[in-house]
Amino acid sequence: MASADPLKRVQLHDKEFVPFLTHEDIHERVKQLGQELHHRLAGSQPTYLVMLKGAFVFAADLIRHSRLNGEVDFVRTSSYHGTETEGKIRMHLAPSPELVAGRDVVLIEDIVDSGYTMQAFLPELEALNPKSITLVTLLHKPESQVVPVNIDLVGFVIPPHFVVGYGLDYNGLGRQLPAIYQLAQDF
Ligand SMILES: O=P(O)(O)OC[C@H]1O[C@H](OP(=O)(O)OP(=O)(O)O)[C@H](O)[C@@H]1O
Ligand code: HPA
Repeated sequence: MASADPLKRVQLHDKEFVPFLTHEDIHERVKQLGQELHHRLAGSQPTYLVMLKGAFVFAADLIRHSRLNGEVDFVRTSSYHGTETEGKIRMHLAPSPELVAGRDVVLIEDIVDSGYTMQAFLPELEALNPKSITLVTLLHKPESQVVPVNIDLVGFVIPPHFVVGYGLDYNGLGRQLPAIYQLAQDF
């Protein structure tokens, strides 16, 4: 069982996580990101492309704060087993070509960590001929990044510790937590 109390530690499977970003911190920053998107894409009807599963919570809040009259589509890739990436990306659900071609695409990620997911996915998205791509990620771990990625908007630059909550999981658990927690044993 996971506790949702932002002041308490959380146990998920075999690992313990400690509070890192409160729901209030996240809410405030997501609101700012939404406003920034609104300014950047004023007058456009973008396609919000949500990277499942991790970005679904962030995307729901970001899209509402951006107040743009766009359409929503979903992509699903996976790479992580436990707290480690294999470096190999599997595509489970591809974007709808008609929602990408000629459109301003807002690609919504929960985290850029090694960069492997975006390195693999961005060329596939570009091949569908979008008018523009704006990559927004809630979290970025520059110290963990192995390959370069052009990110347009970042919510929080964070240290290289494994995190869960607000959509992010550890082996499937923790996505429902309203706050973000870091792996306790990383300290
Ligand atoms: O920069 P990277 O090291 O590639 O890591 C980032 C990716 O890893 C996570 O997805 P994951 O593959 O775990 O799937 P999930 O979103 O379904 O949890 C996360 O949601 C990002 O998409
Ligand atoms: O720190 C992380 N937590 C959860 N999922 C992730 N996918 C990449 N990095 C992470």
